[in-house]
Amino acid sequence: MQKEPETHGAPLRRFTDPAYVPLCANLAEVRENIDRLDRQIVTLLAERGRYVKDAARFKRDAFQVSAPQRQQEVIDKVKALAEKEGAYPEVVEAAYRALIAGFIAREQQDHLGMVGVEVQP
Ligand SMILES: O=C(O)C(=O)C[C@]1(C(=O)O)C=C[C@@H](O)C=C1
Repeated sequence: MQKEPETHGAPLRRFTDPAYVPLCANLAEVRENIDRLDRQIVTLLAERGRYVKDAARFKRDAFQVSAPQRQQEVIDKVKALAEKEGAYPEVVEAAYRALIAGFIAREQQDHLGMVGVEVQP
């Protein structure tokens, strides 16, 4: 029968790279750190979402909400950051493609519910 891993047991495998420095004594400690980071990530995503919402005020139509050139700039920027920070670039790229798709869908909804501002003569 398949079983979820023990959370408080000793390691069952080791990396062959002699330079690898372990971070945690057990899986529970690993998960506490992942949970701590997830709380920070979701807080930051909430803040990011508030700025994306504000962006809708400056856009004329659905194409401008989508802003494909800016999307590409964001992807290129986070891939470069991932390399610099030692993150997995393919994970960061996939995460951002999913995030931006979700943010655009929300921004399109917000944009539909807005009214145009009178332009001063
Ligand atoms: O920069 C913008 O214009 C935004 O609305 C933000 C954002 C993003 O999530 O980064 C969202 C939608 C656009 O496709 C481009 C970028």
